Amino acid sequence: MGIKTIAVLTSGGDAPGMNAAIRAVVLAGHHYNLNVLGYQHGYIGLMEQEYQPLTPGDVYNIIQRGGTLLKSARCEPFKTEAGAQQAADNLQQAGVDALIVIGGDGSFRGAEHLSHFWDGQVIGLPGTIDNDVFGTDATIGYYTAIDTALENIDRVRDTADAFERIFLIEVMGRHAGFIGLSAAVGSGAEQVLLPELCEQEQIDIDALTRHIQKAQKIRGKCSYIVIVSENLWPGGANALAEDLNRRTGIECRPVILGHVQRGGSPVSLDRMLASKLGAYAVEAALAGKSGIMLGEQNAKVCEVPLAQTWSQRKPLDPYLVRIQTEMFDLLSTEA
Ligand SMILES: Nc1ncnc2c1ncn2[C@@H]1O[C@H](COP(=O)(O)OP(=O)(O)OP(=O)(O)O)[C@@H](O)[C@H]1O
Ligand SMILES: O=P(O)(O)OC[C@H]1O[C@](O)(CO)[C@@H](O)[C@@H]1O
Repeated sequence: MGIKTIAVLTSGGDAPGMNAAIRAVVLAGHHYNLNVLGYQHGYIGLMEQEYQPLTPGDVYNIIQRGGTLLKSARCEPFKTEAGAQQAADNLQQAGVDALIVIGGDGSFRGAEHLSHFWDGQVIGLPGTIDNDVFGTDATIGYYTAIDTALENIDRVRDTADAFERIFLIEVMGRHAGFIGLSAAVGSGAEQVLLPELCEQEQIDIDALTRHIQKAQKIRGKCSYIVIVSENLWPGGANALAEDLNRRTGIECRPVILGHVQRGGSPVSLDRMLASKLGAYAVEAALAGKSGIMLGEQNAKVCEVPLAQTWSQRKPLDPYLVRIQTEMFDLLSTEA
């Protein structure tokens, strides 16, 4: 017996391109004569039976919009057995055959948790700016977040250069350095501090000091930009700037890019990825698939068991790391 009703939700940190993914699910669902329901506020919507039917008219003119039409949320109660059971009962009552979850690795843990209480099909689409989901080259929202970070870092560079100042620019990524590494390579930053490159995810403030001092010795007074991932220093970039000043006399200005990285119109790569994966999710549901995330590897859509997406750590591109920290780090070769 074929499926009749699919549902879609967005969960965890919103990411540019989530709307494009919702649109793709709705349009593909319409193409295949399926009922499409949109649950609001992530797993809260499942627990509170907060949904609406979605038709092509509902997703008109949203492909270019940041945020998510369906709203997003983090939902602690859903992690309990009672929470997931409630969600399962609600899905059953609404006649949902397949649920498409657009979110990050936490949301996929949630999807797997739900599948222990609900017989329907569960399919994940990677939507997070952090790009920290194993099994896909990129997540929906990541490319836009890099561009947003770069646009802002370039602006900081202008003033840093004019005043020959040091800046610490904190970028998002939770515990992953994908945004940080791309932002550093793309902006020509002098230094990058990422969880993957720091021993026990701790910044070596002495090594940072030595690097800055070496730059000043070689170049004299100059602009110097450090890209630092969030969660690497207690108190973040503000505290790191203060500590650096107190311990070494080095003066630097902190800039926290924060949630600006989550907003804005999705760039073309995010729109393409979202459109492709959203449509594919509907076809995968029609083909009876479940317990998978759809991602993209080498420009091809791929299917990854949900549990792999969080149980394996996605590595940074080692070549990007090497060019940033060795080849492009003139200080590492200059005397
Ligand atoms: N271990 C888990 N078991 C059940 N549900 C979970 C689990 N982890 C996360 N969830 C659910 O998924 C929601 C979103 O997870 P989380 O806050 O980690 O964001 P995410 O999906 O990883 O996205 P992002 O990293 O972009 O913020 C949680 O609020 C919770 O409802
Ligand atoms: O908006 P919130 O709930 O504070 O979450 C912030 C986190 O969400 C993300 O923006 C996306 O996962 C992370 O980069 C960041 O650590």
